[in-house]
Amino acid sequence: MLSVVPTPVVVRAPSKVNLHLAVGDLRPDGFHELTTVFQALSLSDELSVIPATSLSVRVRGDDAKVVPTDSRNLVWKAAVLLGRRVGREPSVEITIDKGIPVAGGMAGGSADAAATLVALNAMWHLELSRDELDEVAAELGSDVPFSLHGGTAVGTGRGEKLLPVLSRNSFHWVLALAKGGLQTPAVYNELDELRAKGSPPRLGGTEDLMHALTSGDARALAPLLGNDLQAAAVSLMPQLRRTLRAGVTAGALAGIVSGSGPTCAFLCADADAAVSVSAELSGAGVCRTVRVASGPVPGARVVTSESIGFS
Ligand SMILES: C[C@@](CO)(OP(=O)(O)O)[C@H](O)COP(=O)(O)OP(=O)(O)OC[C@H]1O[C@@H](n2ccc(N)nc2=O)[C@H](O)[C@@H]1O
Ligand SMILES: Nc1ncnc2c1ncn2[C@@H]1O[C@H](COP(=O)(O)OP(=O)(O)O)[C@@H](O)[C@H]1O
Repeated sequence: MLSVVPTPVVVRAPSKVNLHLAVGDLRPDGFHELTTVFQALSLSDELSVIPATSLSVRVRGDDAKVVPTDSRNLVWKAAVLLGRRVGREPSVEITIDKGIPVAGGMAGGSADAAATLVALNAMWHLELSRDELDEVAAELGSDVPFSLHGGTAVGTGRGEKLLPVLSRNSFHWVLALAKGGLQTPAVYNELDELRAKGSPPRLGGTEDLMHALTSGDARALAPLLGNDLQAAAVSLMPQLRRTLRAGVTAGALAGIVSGSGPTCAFLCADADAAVSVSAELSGAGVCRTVRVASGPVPGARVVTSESIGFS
């Protein structure tokens, strides 16, 4: 007898770096008004989703131990929220293969949430529009809409309102992953405290950065990278100063804390330079491990989905 066993819907979702992260004041709703330029990077997570009798989450990879597998996981929240919206029980088994550092400022949880929306949209044949998926994504977290879209985009509001940016060529990055993570709310709080005590310089506009992206010239882009949260991340983890210096000494064009950190992202002149910077940085003893990545890459997307018949 032939029984059809559905194979998983597999979705890949990118990490991100904020090329520019200008943080405005704290809003009454507890979020900060942002102007940010996101770039999606090839360092990614992969999600496999199969139908099941109840909702469950498994996590694999180096950082798996520190990721919750219950209702605290963003993929759990995403499945429940989408299920509620379309009137379905989210009875699926979700396996996350973690390539993105956890609590690293690279939107790993957001990537997984976006991947869940894409996977369930496909598995349940929902055919939800971009706008509908965006609405659910924004409810899950400020970075989730960007994880859906990928590429290079300006984010405003709390980061969830996106406009695509024209970007030529691939940029080559080396990522220095830290020992331990930083919690995003703690880093925003630290910035508020630093600002209350003094006035750390605030980032300016993005006009020159947009020109550098259009030209596709890494050397033009390098001096324009900026992150208002960097001072706060360094204040909470002072050893990041050494990491940032070491990347530039190793030959990167510029280094920046990624989002709320503590991952440091180094822009390199080309792919060969990235390999050489990563080798030198690995030996410098200033981080847990090093990864090479490029961007921009697309947002969360299905990479395989098919059914196999077994007799
Ligand atoms: C800092 C950034 C930069 O892209 O990314 P990460 O470094 O965390 O990846 C984002 O703003 C993080 O976005 P995300 O991680 O989705 O945050 P959310 O779940 O929406 O919010 C978590 C908490 O972060 C703070 N938060 C977040 C966004 C924002 N515009 N202002 C804030 O103050 C709030 O304290 C909020 O309660
Ligand atoms: N799918 C997930 N992957 C990683 N972390 C998750 C996930 N779901 C929930 N979390 C929780 O969210 C926190 C922030 O994780 P992450 O999204 O990786 O970092 P960041 O906000 O710095 O980009 C983690 O400390 C973890 O407890």
